[in-house]
Amino acid sequence: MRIDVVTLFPAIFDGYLTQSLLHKAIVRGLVDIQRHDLRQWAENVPHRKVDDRPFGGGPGMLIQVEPTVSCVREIESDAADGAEQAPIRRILLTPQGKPFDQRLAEDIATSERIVLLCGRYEGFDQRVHDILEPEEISVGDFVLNGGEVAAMTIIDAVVRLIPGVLGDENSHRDDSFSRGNRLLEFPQYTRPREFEGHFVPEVLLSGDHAAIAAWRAEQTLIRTKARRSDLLDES
Ligand SMILES: CC(C)N1CCN(Cc2ccc(Cn3ccc4ccc(-c5n[nH]c(N)c5C#N)cc43)cc2)CC1
Repeated sequence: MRIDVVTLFPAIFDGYLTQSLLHKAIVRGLVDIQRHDLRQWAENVPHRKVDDRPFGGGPGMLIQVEPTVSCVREIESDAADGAEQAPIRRILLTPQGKPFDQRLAEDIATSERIVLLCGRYEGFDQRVHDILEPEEISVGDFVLNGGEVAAMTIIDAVVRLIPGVLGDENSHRDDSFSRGNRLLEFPQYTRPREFEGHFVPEVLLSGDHAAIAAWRAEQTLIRTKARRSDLLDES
């Protein structure tokens, strides 16, 4: 999978792309993530200005259509060098987008190429939406300052679903929210067996796999009912 990220702040991704699971996936060639600084497509080089005030008045600034469309077209053309180009999934992060969830992550994970458009300020000129016709996604009903953290959220949720990225091929299948699994996970424990008077449930030390499975199923229902009873309505 190749992911191209269009952003005004590529450095925001520095730590994220060099750590842990994602870094290993990149090193192993399971995913290729390229960042593109939108300011490199600014017309006025010295100032590299890519934003301007909204026509009609109103607060804040908008990212201009010209550098954005030029940037995306250049990104997408570099794959067209004669080779059969996989369809490119353009995603624009916005508070107005459709809600991102595990089902959408699983769908996006089937894509060969993804372009993530990270806005800032008040967002993009409407013609970016009209011309590029990106899929508009929101990572939640709260307000961020830009699309970068949202993009990292999508990258994180999608890349872990790529075959080979997680150690155990099927480990994500038991995750909460994974396909078909609409319940929260049971409590988990590891060593030590006791800490500050808090003990590991005896059943987990029993070696009785049937009893352990029954306890975990019960705990899943208890936890889901307490925290996300809405998921039980869907199940
Ligand atoms: C009238 C006037 C006072 N209102 C002013 C606030 N406007 C809403 C507004 C608010 C903040 C931002 C900042 N921002 C810029 C690009 C960008 C991309 C994603 C997100 C984002 N936020 N929350 C999510 N789940 C997101 C996702 N995915 C936020 C972004 C952009 C836009 C609505 C208009």
